[in-house]
Amino acid sequence: MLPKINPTTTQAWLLLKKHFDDEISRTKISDLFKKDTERFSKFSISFDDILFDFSKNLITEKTMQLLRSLAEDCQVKSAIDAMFNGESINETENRAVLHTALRNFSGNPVMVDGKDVMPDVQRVLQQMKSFAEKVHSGEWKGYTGKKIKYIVNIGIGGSDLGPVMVTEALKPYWIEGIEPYFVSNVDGTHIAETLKKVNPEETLFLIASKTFTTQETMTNAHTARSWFLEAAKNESEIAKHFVALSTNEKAVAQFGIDTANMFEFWDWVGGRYSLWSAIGLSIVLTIGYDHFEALLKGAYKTDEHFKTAPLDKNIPVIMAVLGIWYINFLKAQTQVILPYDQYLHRFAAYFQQGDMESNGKSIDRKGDEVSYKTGPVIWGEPGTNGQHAFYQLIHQGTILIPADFIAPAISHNPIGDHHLKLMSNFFAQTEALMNGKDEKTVREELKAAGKTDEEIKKLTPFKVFKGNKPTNSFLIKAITPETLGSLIALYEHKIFVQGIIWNIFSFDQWGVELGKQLAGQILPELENNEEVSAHDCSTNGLINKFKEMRK
Ligand SMILES: O=P(O)(O)OC[C@H]1O[C@@H](O)[C@@H](O)[C@@H](O)[C@@H]1O
Repeated sequence: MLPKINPTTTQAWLLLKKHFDDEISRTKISDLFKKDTERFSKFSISFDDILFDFSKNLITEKTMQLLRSLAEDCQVKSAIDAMFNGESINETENRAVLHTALRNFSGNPVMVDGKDVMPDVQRVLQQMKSFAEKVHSGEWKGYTGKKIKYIVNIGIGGSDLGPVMVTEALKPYWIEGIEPYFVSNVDGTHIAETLKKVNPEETLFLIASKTFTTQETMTNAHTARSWFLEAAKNESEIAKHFVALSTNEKAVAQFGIDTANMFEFWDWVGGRYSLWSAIGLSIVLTIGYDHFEALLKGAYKTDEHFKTAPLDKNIPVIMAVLGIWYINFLKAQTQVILPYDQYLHRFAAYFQQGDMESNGKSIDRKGDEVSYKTGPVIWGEPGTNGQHAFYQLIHQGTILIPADFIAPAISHNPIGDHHLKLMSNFFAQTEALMNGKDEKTVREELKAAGKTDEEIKKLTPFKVFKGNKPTNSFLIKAITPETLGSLIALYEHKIFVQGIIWNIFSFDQWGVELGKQLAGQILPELENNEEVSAHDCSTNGLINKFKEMRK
């Protein structure tokens, strides 16, 4: 059981409020650097090949002490133990939360309801490994005897975003002769455009769905099946081209996939935490099992760090409490993730689900409405593209946007001075966001540029940057399977800690159900020509106009 503590009733919360009002509201990050030349070493942590620098935050040592007290008051440590020990911490679904068991290399058992889950985890990993080897060697053949070239993962949400993000991030590790594709949207365009790029003889479809009931995935899977059978003619050939990644054996069999071709996972793996499970088969097929294992090992290292590091040296805990500091005490409503690595272009999109589906909640663990802000809006794009798009608002807008900057020291594509140029932007942005540019400097620059006094007066306000914008920097030696695994797990655990402190359940997602339910009711109304009148007049009006437009 998780603690059920309203964070606003803790001593630390009250002290943090007072600390913000009395001290921090008048503090500038740049002044803190001037006062303390040791600030970087105090507020940065090296963890294997990852350097986490959180010194450019609006924090003092006192802030960090109080934030640590908040984590203590909210019993974060015992919550971490409860998760790793397989307690049913996903109370509204009565399930354990054990994505950490999927990457547990300790050799120790992980018990769920009195049973060690590790033998099952290892069995499925072994199954993924030998299957991938057969596909890569050509031992696994399509119905005309050809080797598999195209992998099409059909899944949505957690059964799509992780594999997409990871395969993109690890493109330099792709196995030659394999091309992965991902179909998620029920919009027919997604599957239609994908099927144009592949052929039935050389394509393996992975039907990825924890529940195996998700409308989008089942619809796309049936379309893929029909497309395949048009060419292969014989249903007995399906076994060579369709496999299932699921927890629902019965539904897999009903779909017509031999359960021998099913890669199992379990209800204690949350969809948005499932890339480490059988849902990662598209990753294994794309980069090979050894690289997938390195990804798991990277995550395991983070798990060990998270379990054992004291709270004030614990990176996910620090990431979490900094987020809480901005959201609950400085009124931030969003968090931007900015990878300076083109291969990480889906990283922010991945954590939109990871974070927002986990912590976008307003009912606390007692079942009462919360009186404070919870999960922020997560977004982001790779640098430097974002700089030429939305950084304007981060620098000079009216809302506070804490930013995570992520970059590799070594590029997989060391062409000319591209990487140094990229990195000069990475370093420049966090500096600029912190320091800003004051009026005096702006005036001097304008004067040096030969502007008249009149022009200087007119232009100055627009060119001032207030600065004092908080950032974290993650400098990573290189984006490898292992460092990526570690990085993803850092963010996963950050989300967990925030959920604990906010006293919400981070591992259910009831908020996705209503739309599904209503769409289920509306679908039959779209299938006939009758005028619709059962809804509000906007929904009726839209549906009726839709029908009219299609006549
Ligand atoms: O993997 P399946 O069961 O198809 O679910 C796919 C996705 O469905 C959504 O409604 C959410 O609940 C996600 O958390 C989940 O990842």
